[in-house]
Amino acid sequence: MKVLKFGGTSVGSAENIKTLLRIVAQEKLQSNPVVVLSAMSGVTNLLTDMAEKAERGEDYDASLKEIEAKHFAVIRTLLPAGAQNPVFTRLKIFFNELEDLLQAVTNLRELSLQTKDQILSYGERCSSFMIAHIAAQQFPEALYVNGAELIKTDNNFGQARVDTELTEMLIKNFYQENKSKVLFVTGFIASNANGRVTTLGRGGSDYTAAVWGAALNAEEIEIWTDVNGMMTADPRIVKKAFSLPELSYTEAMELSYFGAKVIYPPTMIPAFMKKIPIVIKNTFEPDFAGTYIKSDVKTSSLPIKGISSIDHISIINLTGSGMVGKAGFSGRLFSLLSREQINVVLITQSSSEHSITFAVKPTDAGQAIALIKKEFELELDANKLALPEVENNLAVLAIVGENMKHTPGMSGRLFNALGRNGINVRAIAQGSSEYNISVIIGAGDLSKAVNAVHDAFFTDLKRTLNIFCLGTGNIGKTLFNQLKEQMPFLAANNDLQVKVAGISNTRKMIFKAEGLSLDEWESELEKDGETADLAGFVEKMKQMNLPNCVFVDNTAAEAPIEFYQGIFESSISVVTCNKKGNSADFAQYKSFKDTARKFGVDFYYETNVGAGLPIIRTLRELMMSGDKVARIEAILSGTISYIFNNFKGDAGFYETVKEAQELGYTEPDPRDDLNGKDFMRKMLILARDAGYPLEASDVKIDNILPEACLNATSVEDFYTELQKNAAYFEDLKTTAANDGKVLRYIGKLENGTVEISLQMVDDSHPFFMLSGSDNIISFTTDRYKSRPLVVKGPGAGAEVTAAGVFADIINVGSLS
Ligand SMILES: NC(=O)C1=CN([C@@H]2O[C@H](COP(=O)(O)OP(=O)(O)OC[C@H]3O[C@@H](n4cnc5c(N)ncnc54)[C@H](O)[C@@H]3O)[C@@H](O)[C@H]2O)C=CC1
Ligand SMILES: N[C@@H](CC=O)C(=O)O
Ligand code: NA
Repeated sequence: MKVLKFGGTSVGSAENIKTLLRIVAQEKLQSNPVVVLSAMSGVTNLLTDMAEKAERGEDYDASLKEIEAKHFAVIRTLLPAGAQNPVFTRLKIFFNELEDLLQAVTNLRELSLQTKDQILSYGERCSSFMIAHIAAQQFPEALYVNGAELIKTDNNFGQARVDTELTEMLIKNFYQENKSKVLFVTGFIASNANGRVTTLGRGGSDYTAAVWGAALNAEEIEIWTDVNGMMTADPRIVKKAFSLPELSYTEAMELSYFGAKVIYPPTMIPAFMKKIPIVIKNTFEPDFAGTYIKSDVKTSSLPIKGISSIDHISIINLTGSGMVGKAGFSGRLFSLLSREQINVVLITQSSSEHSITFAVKPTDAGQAIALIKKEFELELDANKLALPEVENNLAVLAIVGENMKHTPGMSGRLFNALGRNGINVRAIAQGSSEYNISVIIGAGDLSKAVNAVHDAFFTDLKRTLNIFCLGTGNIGKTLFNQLKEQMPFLAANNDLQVKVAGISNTRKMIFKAEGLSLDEWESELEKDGETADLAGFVEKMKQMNLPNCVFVDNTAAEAPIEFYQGIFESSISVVTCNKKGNSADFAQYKSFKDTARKFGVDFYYETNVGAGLPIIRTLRELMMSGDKVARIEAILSGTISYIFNNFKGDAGFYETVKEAQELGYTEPDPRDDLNGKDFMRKMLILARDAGYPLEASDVKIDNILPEACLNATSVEDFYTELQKNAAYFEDLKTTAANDGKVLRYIGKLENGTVEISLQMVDDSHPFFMLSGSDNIISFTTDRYKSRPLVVKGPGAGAEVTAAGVFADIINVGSLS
């Protein structure tokens, strides 16, 4: 035999009640269940509201009408006209009684807890009476049971404690006499020794179900609600949260205690004592298995079962010498709080015993402080205790699971996820049971924290990166196309999800925490975007406080650079193809690196040199493994490489440069390529990464342009000058060709100095054979001494560059 309990939503409308009855009918095929019912959704709140209004002498008629209408609509929909009358009559009697009570409260302007329980009881009585009669249309053995008469409690109105022995006896006897019936029992309500109605407090209907289940030794207790069981985290916060198939009682208690609202822990105790499984099921998806809560759970591969959270909490810090070595101090403190019904959510004490921190609900904080001041007056006066301090706007995040026990690294994983996301931990507690590690953090960080921790523990799920992209030009646009094409693959491989949470160019910017559409971003930016404002973009990115956040700079602008520092300090990683950041002052370059390291975030800029070719990472790996760079020789301008590879035969210089620009090899301003500045930046970045603290002015550059081209004040002018100086370039070409040589613009780093020179090389030179926009780099190092390590391939172009940016993005956080 099973006990089935249906919550407020499940009995909240005619449609839902029909679903409920289908579930009961299905169960009846096995054996007659006991069905415990809540009040229709919203009714308990209305009753409370009415009672309070009556106490203040205010009019409550509208609410009474609303409750009536709610029930009567169901009766009219689900009962044939001929069967409606008895139900209407009984409910009307209920409502008359209720009105009398409210009138009495109005007259006396007094609402005792006892009266309030009496008033609230009508919620469950109405719903259960009505549903039992609707059920009787399908199965005549349906019987309405006023459960208040069978659950006996003390006089603690509002939160009465059950007399288990007496209650079990009454329930057993009643059940024996009515075994052939399907019982529809009011949840939540009970009665004291004098027969006065009491209520069982929060989660009261679940408690009723557990009491009945325990009394009758039910096979299981099913709690039918409107969600798919208990989940790994609050699904409103974590979109990827999933339902847990199984939990132990302890895990369920820990998870529910910290916020999972599906069941209220104390209600499980009667079931727990008798090892009766509790199943959380979804009325609206009855075929979904739901969550089994029982004592003998199978071993699970999940490192933790879930993350629970409380979004509003205050902490109180007590410090002072008065508590050092004083055995009774915390005893006094916490019995004081418990005596005054202040619920302490979490406690930590440093091993020096010099301070105790504990968390309470914000509404209790003021009272707790007042109580402490009174109780410890002497200690405070003698300065053995400092005045207690309260901190508000905090939240608790807890990871829960029995697997944590004996598994090293769990807290490491938790704190790493928090640390990487810049979440400051205010206090920590781990029960020695090791079922739960709780941290207190700022309330504003909660959503980010829960998502980041969920990603860190449930690694089988897709990790989410939230990217904010600056620049929608050649590279930015191509990156979005690649992301769009690659998303299905990443999703199928179940390892990564990249959400574009913000986009800006010089004109407009747009944000969307759930991720912008990679199909529609361009029109959305155009249509819904606000006026671009770089500082505003960065600020909004910080404010959105998303987990695993990456700032992607796909511009060629100076302006974004000044924000990098603050972005790192906000624990946000940076990926960029913009070389301007790393090639400005050395001090700034160093500061970026140091800050990123200090805040545990990544700074990736592979495309600063050789576009997508693995040059920066090759050098980084050489350096990290202790190698030393003796010499670098390289061709790192894709544009100039393309020009020299194609400026032959009849081809003109000007036309070839134009082609390079059209192919997307040049900088937005092609003068930067031709005047060697772009190449200089790359050599400088390489030199710095190789350990040389150089400045731009330290790089010697051979100029390949005539003076007039160098002095051009606009791109247009520049092209005009190129055309005017055609003879100069023709001369270069023929001189080289006559000697059987090719033109090469080659950078060299040796002995800490960098130079870039125009050379004419013959086929004995390793850089002779290049084509297209090829880059080539050879590293001569301690380990690659006699034969250098060489990387070669296309070093410019939108596809290869965007691919390099893409690779950097997906590498963010991948080592954690
Ligand atoms: N083309 C290539 O082969 C390679 C390019 N790169 C780098 O890629 C970067 C981008 O190049 P392209 O896409 O060709 O440039 P682009 O001129 O096509 O696009 C630049 C984008 O940045 C935006 N932008 C500029 N300043 C901004 C600001 N202050 N705030 C917001 N948005 C701003 C512009 O609106 C535009 O959308 C450059 O830094 C370049 O050095 C790096 C490696 C290879
Ligand atoms: N404009 C650059 C592109 C890569 O950084 C080049 O031509 O190499
Ligand atoms: Na590269």
